[in-house]
Amino acid sequence: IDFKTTMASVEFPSIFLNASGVNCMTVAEMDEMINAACTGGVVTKSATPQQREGNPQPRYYQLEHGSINSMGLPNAGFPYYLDYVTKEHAKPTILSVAGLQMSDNIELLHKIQASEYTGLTELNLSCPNVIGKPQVAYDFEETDALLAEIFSFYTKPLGVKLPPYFDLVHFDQMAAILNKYPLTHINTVNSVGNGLWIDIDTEKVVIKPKQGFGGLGGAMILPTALANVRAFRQRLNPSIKIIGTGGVTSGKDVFMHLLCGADMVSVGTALLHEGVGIFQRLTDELAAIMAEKGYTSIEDFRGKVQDF
Ligand SMILES: CC(C)(C)CCc1c(C(=O)O)[nH]c(=O)[nH]c1=O
Repeated sequence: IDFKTTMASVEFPSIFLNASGVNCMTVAEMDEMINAACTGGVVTKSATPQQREGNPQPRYYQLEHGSINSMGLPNAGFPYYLDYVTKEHAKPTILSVAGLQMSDNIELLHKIQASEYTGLTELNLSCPNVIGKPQVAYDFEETDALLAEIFSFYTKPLGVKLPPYFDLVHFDQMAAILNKYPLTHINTVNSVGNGLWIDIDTEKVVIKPKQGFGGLGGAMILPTALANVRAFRQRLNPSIKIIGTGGVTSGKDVFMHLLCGADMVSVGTALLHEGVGIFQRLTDELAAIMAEKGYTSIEDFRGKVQDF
């Protein structure tokens, strides 16, 4: 079964990637992703201009059906990741960036534009906005203005990482904005924002930052992830590819993301729990499903989920 795919004329040897933030903080982790079986390449942790320690721990907690995190953008800093992706690797890289303020986003993309890097970049639109306003991706005017400024100078392959949306009108509004720009892809979904979990023995929340509020990942967000992949596939120009992220733990989940129209699939929570061996398992499980159904290529069913 041929799982390679092409995005922005970059050939990925497999459809599988890590979700930014997982298994991608250090050179060792990124090399491990690239060297693992059945991976398409690696997505870096979202890079900020300077190195960051991130939030106090515990900042990640495993739940029965997923995870909750408020990491606080710990990362080695933009130069570290730009240096890594600019080097030669056996598989493609996606450089993820996240400004802590709007000017950071512009500055980071100017630096990438001026650099030797020719691969894909992904702008994390869950980045913070001005105080008192929601994350950029939930501020449609701000998103439009930011993308307009970026594409006034940026000519390299660029995609955006999106949080989940929950209102069909928001899908319409966001897709209308994204369709205005020559994006290579969207990556949907980021964690489901501001969940909360409690340890009833101690009667305390389970993570220290933000009074226990954190982004949800893992199996419990799969229905939200599938809806976002399908909604954007239905609305976006075909030229904008989709990396489906969220809730993938098995070949069945991968199959559902692909039925909704995903071009590639990334794994976060389950990768953290299982390690990079998960990609061989997902490949084998997807291949078994395809064989059982008589599919010989992902093109036989990609985006072909049927209405009831
Ligand atoms: C949530 C932000 C800290 C603004 C961005 C980084 C990020 C984090 C994080 O570093 O806390 N966790 C996620 O699940 N998704 C993200 O995009």
